[in-house]
Amino acid sequence: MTPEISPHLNGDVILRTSGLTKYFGTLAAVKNLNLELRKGEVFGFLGPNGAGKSTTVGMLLNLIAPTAGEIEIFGLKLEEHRWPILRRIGAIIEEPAFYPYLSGWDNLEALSKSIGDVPLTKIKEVLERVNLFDRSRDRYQTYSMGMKQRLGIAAALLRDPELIILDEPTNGLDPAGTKEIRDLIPELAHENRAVFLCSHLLHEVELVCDRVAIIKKGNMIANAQVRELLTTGQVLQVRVVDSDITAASDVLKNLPWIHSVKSENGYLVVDAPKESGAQVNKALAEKNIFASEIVPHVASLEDIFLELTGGESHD
Ligand SMILES: Nc1ncnc2c1ncn2[C@@H]1O[C@H](COP(=O)(O)OP(=O)(O)OP(=O)(O)O)[C@@H](O)[C@H]1O
Repeated sequence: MTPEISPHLNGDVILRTSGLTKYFGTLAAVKNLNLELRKGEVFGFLGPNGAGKSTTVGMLLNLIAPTAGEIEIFGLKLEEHRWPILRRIGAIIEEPAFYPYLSGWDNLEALSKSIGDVPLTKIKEVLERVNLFDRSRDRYQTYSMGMKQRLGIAAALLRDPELIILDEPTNGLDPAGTKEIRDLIPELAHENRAVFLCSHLLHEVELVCDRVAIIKKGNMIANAQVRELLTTGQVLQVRVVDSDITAASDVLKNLPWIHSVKSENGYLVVDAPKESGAQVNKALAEKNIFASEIVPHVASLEDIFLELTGGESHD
């Protein structure tokens, strides 16, 4: 029997956690986590070592029992509808287990039989989807790390999941393999799914994700659109000709509403409200200094991450 969709399901929300908490003894691995993931979205989940990422994924997959809080997936409570929910999720949380002596195709066929109800046409479709069809008759043991990972994704796609959970999907891949997976992830999300991506690669999250949550010691310290996160803060970057840099810096430092000015890569990076570009321009022009560019400073996710986590390693 297909359980009814919860009346609380808000539009396209695929996954929601409320007050999700896990204690191991007295250690709070995850504290009061409120997440929301929508259809079509790639959601990045970032945090330094021991932040609570794996514990969270374990709870989402019903492998770890929460101490408190709730998980709702597809509008259903996980603790009440475990199997109907889990069969609609494709997860790769460790290296997938395949038979080394069987080909990629035969591995998927064996898996399809154990799932039941998967037509052979679906095997071809998912192998093509991950660009592995041409090598699908070769033995698994001859595959590169990237091909093994792609076969894992193909396996996860057999059931046509509406939510895909990937833990460090580009680990151990060469640059070409990494690029293939990175290109594939947003495509999977745009096919009416949501992707929950755990990664310690900030650049990867920046490239691939729409939204990101950052956790540290079990606490969520940021949860925002990647774009929004990268342009938060009150920083403008101002370009003037090299011979004017010192004079411009002096002018700006004397303005009471500017907190700091530093020179970086040929720009003056000015800690001032983003909307104050016109005033900055006017103050400089009054001293006969003409800026060729005044734009909001876009930080890298790495900068933001280090600022928020106090410089802790994210490996
Ligand atoms: N089964 C367990 N028993 C006791 N403590 C645990 C257990 N699993 C995890 N922890 C602790 O909970 C905290 C969160 O661990 P978790 O593995 O979720 O972090 P993580 O963000 O996935 O880290 P990493 O990036 O290193 O994998 C850590 O302090 C860890 O030591």
